[in-house]
Amino acid sequence: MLSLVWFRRDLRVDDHPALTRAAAEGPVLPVYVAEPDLWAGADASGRHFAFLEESLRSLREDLARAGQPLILRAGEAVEVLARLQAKHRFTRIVTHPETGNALARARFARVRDWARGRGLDWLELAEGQGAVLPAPVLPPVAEGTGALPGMRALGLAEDPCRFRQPGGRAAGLALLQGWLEARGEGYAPSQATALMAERTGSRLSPYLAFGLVSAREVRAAVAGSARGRALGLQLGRRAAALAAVPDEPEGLADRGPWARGETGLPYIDAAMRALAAGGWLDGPSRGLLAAVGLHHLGLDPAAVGLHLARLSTDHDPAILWREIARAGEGRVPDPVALGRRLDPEGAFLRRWLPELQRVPAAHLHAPWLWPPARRLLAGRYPEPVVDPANATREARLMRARLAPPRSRPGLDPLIEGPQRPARRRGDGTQMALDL
Ligand SMILES: Cc1cc2nc3c(=O)[nH]c(=O)nc-3n(C[C@H](O)[C@H](O)[C@H](O)COP(=O)(O)OP(=O)(O)OC[C@H]3O[C@@H](n4cnc5c(N)ncnc54)[C@H](O)[C@@H]3O)c2cc1C
Repeated sequence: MLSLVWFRRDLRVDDHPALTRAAAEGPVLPVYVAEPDLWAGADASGRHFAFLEESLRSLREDLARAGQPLILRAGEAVEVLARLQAKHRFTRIVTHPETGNALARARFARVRDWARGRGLDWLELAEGQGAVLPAPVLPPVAEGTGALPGMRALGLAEDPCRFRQPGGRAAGLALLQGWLEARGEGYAPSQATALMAERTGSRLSPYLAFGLVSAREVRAAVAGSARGRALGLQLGRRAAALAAVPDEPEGLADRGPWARGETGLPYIDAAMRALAAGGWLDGPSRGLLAAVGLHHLGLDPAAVGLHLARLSTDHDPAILWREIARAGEGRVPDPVALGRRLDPEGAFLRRWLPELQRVPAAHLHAPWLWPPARRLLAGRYPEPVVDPANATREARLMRARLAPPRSRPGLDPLIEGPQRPARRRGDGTQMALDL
């Protein structure tokens, strides 16, 4: 039986249940479709495309080694698959379940309806339990391989990301190996500082998000170690998110001071600039960015989520929108106190905010309290867009009014931070340095 295996965010040949199942029963057309409609989505960005391009190159090589190279096509998925079906008369489509954004899920449903309407077998196979599956052997099928359209043709803007993680399965496997052998020593994702998380985190998120490695492969590789158990918990959170993809709010990505890393709140700006430059950030820093955007600056969830989505190489709608909802409903952090916890030495701030070079360590997280700041930072680093203590207090009061007392999450003394007298909220302009 000739099957078409439709690849999307499962870009590997090892431990790929759909490919293994299809290959066990006959030749396979392995197809990836670049879909302009999806790349026009508000959460798509050039860094996602660059990572994808590198990853498809590696998938193409791995499939060619297995016997049948990847078939790349561009266009609307139903039309592309219908053309291939008219030519090859395949009788079955085998694919991974869809956990992408609303556009992806809607087009997945259209393809499934079309396939069933044509009388084709439709099989969705997720990563299962049990042993990791080896790459199957694929008999060749006569079909041109095709090419990926360029970024511009898909309407994507240039998206420089100097420290982006490289795409491709080999890079993911090398990270996993390095983490197991040395890097993962001291792995503690919820307690790590920003710099520790950068070093000791698995850094596997984009490879998992694009399916270059499977969670099962990762679990199998780390089994038996204490750090493996801790990583397994994170993978459990991922599985829970993928099992219930939330609806996403509609709107536009933010372009204001929060998005530009110019709020005048040093940890928030450093975290945003780090994400922009590298496409990656640890979980607590992402959570803080989201919480400040939502609570302190009053941005809407779509604006916050879409901006983070575009900057994150590992953008995964199932995880992102769940975390945005958590940030909106959870405790309101004090950005200065939590920033200090995440970067006690100020090394992360110094790396991303060279403007603050002359600010002494004791004042780095709140430079507006440093008397010479107004003179030395004027025109170099912005004044805070809100008084953080005041905005935190107001946001907490608002949360208390909105959430019934029993279900309201308790305030974390670690992140509550010192309170200061209330000040008048600004009119949208940035606040004076001598707050
Ligand atoms: C606002 C916000 C947005 C986020 N957006 C994304 C996103 O688009 N894509 C993404 O992969 N992660 C996202 N996360 C979760 C987390 O920040 C990243 O997974 C983590 O920073 C990736 O680094 P790592 O691979 O070293 O993680 P590790 O700590 O090594 O964890 C291993 C893997 O577990 C999964 N994981 C970790 N944390 C979570 C979590 N909270 N929920 C579900 N799965 C998790 C990821 O696949 C990660 O690669 C977001 C978190 C927040 C607070």
